[in-house]
Amino acid sequence: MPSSNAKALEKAKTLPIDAVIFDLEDAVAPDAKPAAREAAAAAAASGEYGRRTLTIRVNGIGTEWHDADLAAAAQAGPDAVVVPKVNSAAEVAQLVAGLEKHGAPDHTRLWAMIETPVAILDALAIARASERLSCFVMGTNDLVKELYAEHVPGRAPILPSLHTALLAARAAGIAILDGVYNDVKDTDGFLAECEQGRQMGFDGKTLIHPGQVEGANTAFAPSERAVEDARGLIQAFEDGQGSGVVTYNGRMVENLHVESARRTLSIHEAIQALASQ
Ligand SMILES: CC(C)(COP(=O)(O)OP(=O)(O)OC[C@H]1O[C@@H](n2cnc3c(N)ncnc32)[C@H](O)[C@@H]1OP(=O)(O)O)[C@@H](O)C(=O)NCCC(=O)NCCSC(=O)C[C@H](O)C(=O)O
Ligand SMILES: [Mg+2]
Repeated sequence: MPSSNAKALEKAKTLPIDAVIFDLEDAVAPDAKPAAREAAAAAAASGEYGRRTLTIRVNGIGTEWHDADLAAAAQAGPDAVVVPKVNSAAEVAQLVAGLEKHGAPDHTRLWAMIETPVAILDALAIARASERLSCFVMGTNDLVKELYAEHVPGRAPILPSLHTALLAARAAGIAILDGVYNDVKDTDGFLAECEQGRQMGFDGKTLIHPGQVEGANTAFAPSERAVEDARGLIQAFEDGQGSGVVTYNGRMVENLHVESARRTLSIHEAIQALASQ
């Protein structure tokens, strides 16, 4: 959300979201940036957002606001600092050095936005560049712009880029969040894109409006059917008593399927635990 929007900063305290990105970049007009920087730092340090992961998106390397943003974000000590248009492993090293120079606490991670052709082509090196880097965030608007592509249902023009970033994130063992859906009134299009993102393997989706929260939560949470299926599959494997392969509902089940089922259950249990707080 734009850190210049006081109503949005307030609203986020009430929304069932996992994380907040206090934006200083594209959603904030140039003359509003200094006040937005102060508001983001104050919000991140306020202790008023409960269990939500708090992050600040600074302006990119090379912009006139970047140094002041990075210093303020490091000092506020959010869960992560999100940096747009990260283009290389060397930039990750520069960002980590900057966070440390400005006294960022150890818990403050770096999230890199992957949104340029060079970042896609160097995604694995970027993902592996630092222990502080814990998440990729896809910037699908910038990617479409840089590729001279178009936003179309199904996202065929950017699927190779999304898959490349996913491969890099998984190879490096970091999280990866899908990009935003711009049309806040197009519920069907948004839900289809959430479904696609989950099927591809994204850990979640970045959102731009409160109206998108419920749909994303539903799409990325394991369905009742998926939970039941995971439990049944694990049970069938255990009943096989050491046999390497069994069948469940006519499907072959090996240990790797059990691992996937356990992952589904652990996500479900984490969501249940949050809901009961
Ligand atoms: C898209 C919007 C400009 C729409 O704004 P608006 O028409 O004012 O929305 P509503 O009137 O429907 O708002 C209803 C209430 O919800 C609050 N609200 C709106 N947006 C947010 C939000 N993002 N977070 C929290 N709360 C929000 C309003 O204040 C209203 O509250 P109330 O009156 O109390 O009921 C607007 O939604 C918006 O600015 N969205 C965020 C835009 C943004 O952050 N952009 C940057 C990130 S996306 C990006 O950068 C892309 C990436 O880099 C890439 O390359 O792809
Ligand atoms: Mg962008």
